[in-house]
Amino acid sequence: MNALSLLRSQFISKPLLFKRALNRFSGFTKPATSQLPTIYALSTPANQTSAIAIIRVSGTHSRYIYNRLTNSSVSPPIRKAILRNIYSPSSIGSKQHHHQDGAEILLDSSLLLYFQAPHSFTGEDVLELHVHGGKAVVNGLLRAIDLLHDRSSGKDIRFALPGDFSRRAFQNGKFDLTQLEGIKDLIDSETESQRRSALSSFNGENRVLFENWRNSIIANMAQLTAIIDFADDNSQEIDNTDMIFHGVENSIKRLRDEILSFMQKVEKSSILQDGMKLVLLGAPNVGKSSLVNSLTNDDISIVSDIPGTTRDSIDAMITINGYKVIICDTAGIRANSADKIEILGIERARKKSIQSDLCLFIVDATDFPNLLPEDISDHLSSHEFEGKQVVIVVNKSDLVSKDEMVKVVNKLETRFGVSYPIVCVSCKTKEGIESLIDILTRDFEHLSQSSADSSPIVVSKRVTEILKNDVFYGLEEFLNSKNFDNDIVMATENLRYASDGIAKITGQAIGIEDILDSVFSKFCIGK
Ligand SMILES: Nc1nc2c(ncn2[C@@H]2O[C@H](COP(=O)(O)OP(=O)(O)OP(=O)(O)O)[C@@H](O)[C@H]2O)c(=O)[nH]1
Repeated sequence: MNALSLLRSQFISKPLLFKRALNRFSGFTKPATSQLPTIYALSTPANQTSAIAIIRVSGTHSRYIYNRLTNSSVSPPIRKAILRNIYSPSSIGSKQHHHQDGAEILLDSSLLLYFQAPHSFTGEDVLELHVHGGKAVVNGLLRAIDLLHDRSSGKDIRFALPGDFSRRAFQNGKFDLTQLEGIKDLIDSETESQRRSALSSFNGENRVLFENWRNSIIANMAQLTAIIDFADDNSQEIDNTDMIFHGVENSIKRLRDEILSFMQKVEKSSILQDGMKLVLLGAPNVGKSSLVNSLTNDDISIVSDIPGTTRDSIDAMITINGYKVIICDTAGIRANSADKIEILGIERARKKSIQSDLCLFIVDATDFPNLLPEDISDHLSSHEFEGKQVVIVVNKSDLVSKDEMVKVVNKLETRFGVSYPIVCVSCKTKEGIESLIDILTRDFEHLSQSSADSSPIVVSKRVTEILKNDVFYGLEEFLNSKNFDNDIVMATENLRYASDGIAKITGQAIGIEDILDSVFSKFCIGK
């Protein structure tokens, strides 16, 4: 086998294998998982009473389960909701499920949905039972399905493990790993921005991008391997070897830059998952805690008119216009406090403000002309604070006239120039709070590089690590081996490393059972 065909067999065949799995259903025979047990689980939250609970069944025996539970022998209609009485299976030995006269027990009257392979989430036959959400109903149904397990007659039916349904979908080529991780993120998302970013993974945008990267690496490897081939074969000479080297080098450089900017965007977007760190700074009694309450409509902070009520930092997770925000209400900064606990709190406030993504600097309009205590001015102009995103909030607008407010704003503009936006609010009347939320939203978009037109990119920690340690590393190593024309085989190895990394990300790589275990164990049961 020459080097090119070896390369083909090692690299080009893997995506094809995967594509084949994806296309398997065009001339559909059986799902790849048809020999595995049929699985079932409650897909809605367990141990809770609800109007409806959904039990999902997936696998070869789904139809059998349908027939036994509905006490019928006809096939279920496909993708059509039907109402059926559900019985505890009659011929199974457990007496407790039958009346003494042997008649089966009616468990519920439920809406049923049947999906035939391959047109289901898992790629297998799937039965969904939309039952009444009482604990006894759900437990009765689960037990009834469990009773149908009978290995001696080949009816292998078991309760699903965490992520089992998604794993089947992966094994049947319905989704790649990045899409399934996207689904998990979608389920876990708490805010609108997290939901949007999860959707982009789920829709397969990342999958297409990763596949393109991998194809590009493989195409470059093929070019280098062609040179190895010709070098082996003395009868043939390649005149344009240099040109090929150059072409490959430029192409890998472009790819490396693209991956780098992708990784940078991922890092920026990760703030959506973690939450923006928003710190409130200001002298005692200016209304910091009141502002937290205005933004959250919640009494998280203690509001009182004794200066210094907030003696330490309080962190709270809130949502502002669809963004997750960790808001930190700090002790008012003042230089000459004698209270030891308060001094500690003040020091922590300084530190927190330096580590924050965004600071709200709150002043009390009624404090004019002494709006800026010296120590706060010093803090804002300190070296540590350089480049920090700040919004100045002038509070208590309800207590001053319009003319007085103009004076306040002028004074602040004279001190800070146009570097920080200034917004006037009243936590009492809520005037100006909407404008403040608009300003914050723009800052959040900027911080996460997300906006209505450009979705943030969120990938799992697993993907981030492989991108950095395998893909980017492999490409860098390739480019660093300056004289790779002296040892093309070694240089090509680095590209193979990068390409294998992408295969691990999407799940195309061979021998990645441990990766699959780790990915799917993070899913919930019933997913
Ligand atoms: N009239 C008016 N009063 C306000 C407004 N915002 C806050 N206050 C009042 O100002 C006082 C101090 O408010 P806080 O929110 O506790 O101030 P703080 O900055 O958190 O105070 P410290 O905990 O001392 O740092 C309270 O009596 C509030 O009711 C406002 O917009 N208008």
